[in-house]
Amino acid sequence: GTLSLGSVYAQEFHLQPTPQEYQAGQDSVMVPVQYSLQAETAFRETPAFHLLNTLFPKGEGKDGFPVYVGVKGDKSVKKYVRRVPKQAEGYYLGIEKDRIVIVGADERGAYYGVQTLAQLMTLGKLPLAEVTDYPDVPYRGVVEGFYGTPWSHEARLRQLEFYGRNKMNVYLYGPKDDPYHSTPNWRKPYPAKEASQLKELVDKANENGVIFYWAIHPGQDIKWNEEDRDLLLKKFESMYQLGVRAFAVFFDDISGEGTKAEKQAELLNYLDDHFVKVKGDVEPLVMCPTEYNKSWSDVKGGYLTTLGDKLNKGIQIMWTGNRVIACIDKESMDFINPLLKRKAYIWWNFPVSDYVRDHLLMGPVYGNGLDIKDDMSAFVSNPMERAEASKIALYSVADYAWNLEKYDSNASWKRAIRDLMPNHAAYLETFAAHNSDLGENGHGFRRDESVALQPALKSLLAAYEKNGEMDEAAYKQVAEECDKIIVAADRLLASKESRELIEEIKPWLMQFKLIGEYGREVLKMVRLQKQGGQEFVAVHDHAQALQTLMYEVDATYNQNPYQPGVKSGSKYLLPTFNSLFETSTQRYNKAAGTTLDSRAVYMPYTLSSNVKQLALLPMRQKGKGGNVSPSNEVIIWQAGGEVAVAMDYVRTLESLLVDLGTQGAEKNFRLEISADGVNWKTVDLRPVPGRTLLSAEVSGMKVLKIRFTNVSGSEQKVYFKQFRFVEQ
Ligand SMILES: CCCCCN1[C@H](CC(=O)NC)[C@H](O)[C@H](O)[C@H]1CO
Repeated sequence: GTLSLGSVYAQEFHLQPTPQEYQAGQDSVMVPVQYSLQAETAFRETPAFHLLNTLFPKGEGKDGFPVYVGVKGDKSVKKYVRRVPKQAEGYYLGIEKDRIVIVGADERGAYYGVQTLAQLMTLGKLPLAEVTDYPDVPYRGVVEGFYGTPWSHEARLRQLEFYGRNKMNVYLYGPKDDPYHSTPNWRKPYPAKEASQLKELVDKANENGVIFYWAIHPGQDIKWNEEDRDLLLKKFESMYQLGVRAFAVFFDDISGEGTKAEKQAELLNYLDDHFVKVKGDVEPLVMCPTEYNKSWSDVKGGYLTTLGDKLNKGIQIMWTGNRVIACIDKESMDFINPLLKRKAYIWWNFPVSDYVRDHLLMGPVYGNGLDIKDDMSAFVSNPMERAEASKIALYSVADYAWNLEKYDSNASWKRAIRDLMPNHAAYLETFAAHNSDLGENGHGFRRDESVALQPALKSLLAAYEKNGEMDEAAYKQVAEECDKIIVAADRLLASKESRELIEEIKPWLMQFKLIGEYGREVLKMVRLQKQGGQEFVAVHDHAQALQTLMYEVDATYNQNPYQPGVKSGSKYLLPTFNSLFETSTQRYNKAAGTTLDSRAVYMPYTLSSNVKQLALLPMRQKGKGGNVSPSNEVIIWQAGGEVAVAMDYVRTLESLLVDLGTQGAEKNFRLEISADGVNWKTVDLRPVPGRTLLSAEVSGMKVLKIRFTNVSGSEQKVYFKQFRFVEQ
């Protein structure tokens, strides 16, 4: 019989990604326990069949509920062929009283139809429904292309299942720090263990309808000769033997010979003609150009137009947008597509966080144009090195790339969280809401954070700072949020669900709980300061103890040479609590004549620079010293350009290290120290043998300001790998 679906399903239920067309009546049928397959025999070899076969408790049987499934042209589904969309990977799914029908425009379309059926079956009843669906963007998925610890084998296997469920059809393997993907070992075949793991990934990808691209990153040391060309071909052949049927060549983040467009095009065309076309069962090549974003491109220099003109038409060319880290809009596409003479293959550098490693990017995916579905051949996301945590963003990337016009970033974000931790969704949402911004960074890319609480935080702070007023409504909302934060952190840390995710984000959960507790104490301080009670002191001291614990988490976990530590709630939540802490303590001291320490978070060093790419780099304090957060891009350092660090008051130095990633930098740059900001003393820079590191003899020197200048008289192209000093 037919049962009507309760309204609760109608509201909550949402297919992922959002389908092009979905009509469901109020009627439904019970979920069949067994199905009978009406399909061509060949269908049984496909991923769609293997997935279908897992959906019914009693599997397949001749008396089971009829399921007609196949692709356009199959006899078994001939009757429905007119319903099937013409777009690649499209499908028609019909649920009728006495049958289920799934017809794919192609094999992957049929697979996606089964994925959608799988989602409907979670309703507990099958709505009498029709889904006519297809993807807006042909290639959708993930490029594992970040710096840092590559994903583990297990994490990758889980990712591939996730991509299948979310109708992502591409995974590009290109972890920057895999030595067999990049210099020095790109010429060598993988050792046995890695090879067998890659084979397993390829098989897993095929099961989930995902094209597994293996990417190579040869540009830093490739020689433009037959030997290297043949070595590259041999490497591709060895990957082909492992089952790889899709290949990419990345020329990003390199310098020197390998950056030549003509040579890159020649190599790619050779691979296309002598490998891809010869094999016949390999996907079109994908390449990442050296000029992969507009801010780095020199159109007149002809790099991009050379690729556009010379690269065989079928070869895809990647693009990150107007900058290394940028949202993609119509204007960006209108710039690049004419130059490439094809639709750019978008490599979106989000939620990658390898340049803000102390932050988690758990917020909504927003800012990309909803009007560019016909302008790009692909939309793939470069994720965080934390695989499970990346799934919030990846879920929405899948949603966006499948159906741009219907994409709703906030609704998608909430569904992503529910999908990731169904039994802890509210807690994960509280956490994710306050862990989304990147903090200051060299790319200047920011995200919103604490969106729902921002108005209360702002008005609470404004009222109190301006004239000691108490905005009671805001106070109450912030106090309640602190309680929610503490509970959320505890529930997530103790969660049995999604243990791999919890292990990835544990330090941030610990930090998050401390922030909730700190906020709770600071709110008490504000209340007590206004009442003038003596208890203020005890609460102040507890808040300071929490500051110390927060510093310890930040100084203990996730220590890496780039952005060490654990930042949480860094855009509004913690800064607001710190301002309230400082102001309430200062006011209390004034009224009570006490000298309680009113410093919340301490940053004694200030960076300044007239070198464009350095000016935004954040200063970091680590223990008894500081460093300028390194940048991994090539710095164009103009003659006379300088970078300076000012202290809050005169301090004594122990050591100072500079690393510009090039030999002989000490000849072109000068280091000076000043104890008063007026008189300067040049300090010797000594190269550390065999490295590009320079050490300065500063032990015991009084310093108010440090200055580092390009005195070579000409522009220098260097890296800014380290600028670190330690105090005595
Ligand atoms: C050297 C200047 C920073 C480059 C940063 N890009 C890299 C290259 C890239 O974007 N290729 C398209 C890595 O992929 C990394 O993950 C991502 C963001 O940090």
